[in-house]
Amino acid sequence: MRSSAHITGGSSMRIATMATGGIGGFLAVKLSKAGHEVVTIARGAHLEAIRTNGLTLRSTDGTEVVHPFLATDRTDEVGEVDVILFGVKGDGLENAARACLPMIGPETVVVPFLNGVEASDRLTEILPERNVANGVARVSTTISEPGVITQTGTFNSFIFAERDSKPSARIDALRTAINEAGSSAPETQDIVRDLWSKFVLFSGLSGVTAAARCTIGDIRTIPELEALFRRAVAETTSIGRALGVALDADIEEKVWASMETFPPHGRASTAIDLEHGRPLEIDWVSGAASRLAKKAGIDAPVNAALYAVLLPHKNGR
Ligand SMILES: NC(=O)C1=CN([C@@H]2O[C@H](COP(=O)(O)OP(=O)(O)OC[C@H]3O[C@@H](n4cnc5c(N)ncnc54)[C@H](OP(=O)(O)O)[C@@H]3O)[C@@H](O)[C@H]2O)C=CC1
Ligand SMILES: CC(C)(CO)C(=O)C(=O)O
Repeated sequence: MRSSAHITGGSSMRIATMATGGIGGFLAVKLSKAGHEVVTIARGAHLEAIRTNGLTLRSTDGTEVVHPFLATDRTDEVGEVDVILFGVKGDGLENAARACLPMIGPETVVVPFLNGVEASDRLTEILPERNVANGVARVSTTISEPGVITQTGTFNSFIFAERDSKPSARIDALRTAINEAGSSAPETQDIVRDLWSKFVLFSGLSGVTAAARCTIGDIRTIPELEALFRRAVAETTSIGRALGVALDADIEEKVWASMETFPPHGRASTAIDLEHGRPLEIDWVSGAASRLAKKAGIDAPVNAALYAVLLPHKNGR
């Protein structure tokens, strides 16, 4: 096992997925297939299934199975890696970040893909700032059974950059790896704007589909739900602007237009988690919008109300 890491663009990289759920599992399959040395961090029945049967990705393109270089819950046996693809649910960030420490060398880059706008800052509370990047995922994937990741829809793009959005060799190398693996990692000039652009959409989508137990189709066709969604989106846009984020002038129209690109039966992961009695990421979405509104000195009553009605279900059943 290699113990030091050097990124050379276009060559094989040593990549860990912390952890190997919808996001990490999808990328682990793609990057393993492309010849990278992928270490999948997982636990419980999911880890056992990956060890026994490999990691499976089911999508509209068919089924792909890979046997990762190493599948483990022991990050202290991994050694240093070039990249950590960081995808856990919001409440698990701190524990998972601490578990990353033994895999981090001077040049390792940790790329978070959590929903919300605070993951990168939270990581810097635990990991050295020079090792932390920032990122946003546009994909729809889930662990459908232990060892199996299922992708719904065909869109998949992963936008990431250094925290200050400046170009770097390690980010370029990862972008090349993901693009060559058949996924998509477009360049960005402003990762904070990208994060907030998704957050503006997601605050409406997550809050409304979960609180109203409804689908995207319902938001598109029931005027009262459309109005609620648009008010959440408008509030989050104002919060971002008040905090200095350079959101596009027509972001609200773009967000509404993007609702057409989702299948009508679609819902945010928050609504699906609610239905299954799983913990909700609301502290990092509607809750974050309300919290950041206070910081920005503006009112966000719709996000606050969406957060409040979901709070009793926050810890799942
Ligand atoms: N999946 C998607 O399509 C998208 C997801 N996102 C965001 O990305 C983030 C990750 O989502 P997703 O990948 O779907 O989440 P998942 O719940 O599918 O995967 C997270 C995995 O991490 C495991 N895990 C958490 N902490 C640890 C740990 N310390 N050690 C080992 N394993 C650990 C969990 O295990 P266990 O179940 O045992 O807790 C679970 O298997 C979320 O913020 C989500 O909102 C954003 C865009 C799209
Ligand atoms: C809306 C979607 C699928 C977009 O990537 C998402 O992020 C989620 O539901 O968690």
